[in-house]
Amino acid sequence: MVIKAQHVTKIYRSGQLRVEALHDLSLTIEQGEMVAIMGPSGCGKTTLLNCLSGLDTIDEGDIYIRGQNLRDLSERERTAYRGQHMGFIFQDFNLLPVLTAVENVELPLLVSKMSSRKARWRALEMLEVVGLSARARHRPAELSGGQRQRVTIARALVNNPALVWADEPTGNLDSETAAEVMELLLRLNREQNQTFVLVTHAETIGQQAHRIITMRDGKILPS
Ligand SMILES: Nc1ncnc2c1ncn2[C@@H]1O[C@H](COP(=O)(O)OP(=O)(O)OP(=O)(O)O)[C@@H](O)[C@H]1O
Repeated sequence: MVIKAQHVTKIYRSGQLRVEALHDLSLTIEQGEMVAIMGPSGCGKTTLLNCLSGLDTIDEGDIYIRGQNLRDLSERERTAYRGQHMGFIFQDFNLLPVLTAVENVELPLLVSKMSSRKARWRALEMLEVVGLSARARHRPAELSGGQRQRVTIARALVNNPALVWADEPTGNLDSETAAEVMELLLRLNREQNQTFVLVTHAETIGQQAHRIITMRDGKILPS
């Protein structure tokens, strides 16, 4: 298995306030799976994704990613691990407005010290995979919402990560564009055997995943 969480508890504290966002939660996700995390607002979906990916730390329990206990990594090591093995897709796109599509996509490769020629070649290849070659030199403001999300997907996958995390990847899109983006994610998952974990409110999106994990009040409901 690629992801294993055991008895995970996550508590947010600010002053006197204390919110237990994840409560004694355990799960496993296999290599190549596409899993949708669903549940009502505030049940802990984003918190779970942030903890599983090592973006945030946990209070109790253990999370193993490909056998590595995240607890044993320093924050710096976790950041490096994410850069090498993980891709992130968020709903607000997070694209840099001053850069063109291809420049946005190649950025993670330049950060990981790939030569600029190789990075450009790989970024263009990835834009082709998501069907956006014709828009490579457009800036985000010159693209539609669906096209921007495709650039985000290309950027998340450009370094061929084993694991892809997506928080509401279709959240800002109309239903037709959302279906297209989901189709693209399913194709990439199938063709490259990458593991996808996505948080979504949309039933039609979640039902296309291999498995739905339903959360309530920081716990997973039995399936
Ligand atoms: N930084 C924080 N500080 C304190 N409480 C937080 C923080 N982030 C989230 N919470 C609380 O933790 C709980 C889980 O939040 P989370 O964002 O994981 O829910 P969610 O299921 O993703 O919700 P939504 O579907 O609305 O995005 C909520 O009760 C929320 O108010």
